[in-house]
Amino acid sequence: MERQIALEILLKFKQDKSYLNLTINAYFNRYDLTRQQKDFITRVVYGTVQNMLLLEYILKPHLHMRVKTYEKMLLLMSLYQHEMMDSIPDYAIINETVELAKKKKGMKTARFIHAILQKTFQSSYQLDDLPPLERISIETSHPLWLVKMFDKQYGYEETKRICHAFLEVPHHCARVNTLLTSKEALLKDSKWQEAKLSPDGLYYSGHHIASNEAFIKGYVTIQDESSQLVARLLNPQASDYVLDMCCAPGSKTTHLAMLMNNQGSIEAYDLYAHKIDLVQQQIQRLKVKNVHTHVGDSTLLKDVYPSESFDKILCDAPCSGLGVLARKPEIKYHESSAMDEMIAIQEKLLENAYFLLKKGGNIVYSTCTLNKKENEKQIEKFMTKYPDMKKRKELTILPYQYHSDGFYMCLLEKE
Ligand SMILES: C[S@@+](CC[C@H](N)C(=O)[O-])C[C@H]1O[C@@H](n2cnc3c(N)ncnc32)[C@H](O)[C@@H]1O
Repeated sequence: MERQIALEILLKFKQDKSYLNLTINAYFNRYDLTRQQKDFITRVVYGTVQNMLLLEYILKPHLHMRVKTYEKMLLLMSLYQHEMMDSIPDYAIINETVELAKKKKGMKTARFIHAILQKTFQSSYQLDDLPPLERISIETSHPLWLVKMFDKQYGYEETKRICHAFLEVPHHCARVNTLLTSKEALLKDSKWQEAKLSPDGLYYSGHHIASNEAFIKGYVTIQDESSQLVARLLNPQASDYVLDMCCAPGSKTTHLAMLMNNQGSIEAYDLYAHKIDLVQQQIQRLKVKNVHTHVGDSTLLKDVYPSESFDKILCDAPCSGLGVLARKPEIKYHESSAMDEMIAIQEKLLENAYFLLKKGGNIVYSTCTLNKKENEKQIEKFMTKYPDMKKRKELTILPYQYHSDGFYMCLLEKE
């Protein structure tokens, strides 16, 4: 049952380029599964996607013909279990996989799958002869264009560290909601430990933060540590009028509200109504009271508010997401061409932010990507266009530094 579901999710990922967490949740809601089955499915799906290029590389010498997506994904998924899940004996992987193939595709396919798996499991592979960047690409399963881009922007050693870090499991991290409790109170439960990077962060050593009582009561919210630095960088005050241009699902909006102690006022925008619903859910759970949410396009806000309306503006822009590949490995297989579209949107958002910011006010521009064209270069362009915008602080967090998401953030001030 669990292998069948894992395979269906992988096929959906391959066909629709869908987000893994959404597809997994949809399947978990549809079937009555035990915790153990859910964990197995999650591990196999994420592991297979995370390591897909390496698995394809291992499989390639044993596949002498083109195979359909069904067979390919079934082979890759089984190979993942063989390579990276020591607790499952090979005979169990082969038996279960062959049964699955027999049920769905018949004896011929089952025999084919059996033969390929046996050959592959018995042979070894090596990466030593690959040129350096290709080696990183295969070893860490990042497309070569991406490895080349990181190499150009960060250099070889840093690229190696970044790509390897994306294979590791990041901290389960939450942010305390000081509107309802304190970090000290939460730390009395040994499942919570103080985070290293964010002053509001807590690591969780239990299984699922969302099923912990502290989450249900609104005492914490799930938020990566790097992302928790963004609202603090903007440093909103209780008397401020704040604009949050891209707010869903609301992690930073609710953090801003918390830092303002539910005072002042925040106008929070997102392009999509269904995403604003998520922000509303967070607002209610965390008992936030100073946020007005709006469905709207923040590249057009110049026409909504008079110039110089806001004291502080957060522009947590849509981006290529190339800092969060440990949590969302599917992103690394997206087309690189989508990045250019993002860059144009980011530019428009910043222009609107400039227009709406009071003199002496601050903008924080942030992204969860490590692509410098969306980060440092974007800000350089912005400052060239608007020379009264001064950079006060700029920070890039790389994923290997704190086992957190890769993030960029920049604090700017209008003179
Ligand atoms: C990086 S996410 C924001 C994350 C959010 N700040 C948080 O901390 O939870 C970027 C968001 O921008 C939204 N977005 C994209 N284009 C937009 C636009 N033109 N105007 C407003 N929101 C937009 C997306 O729907 C997405 O929810």
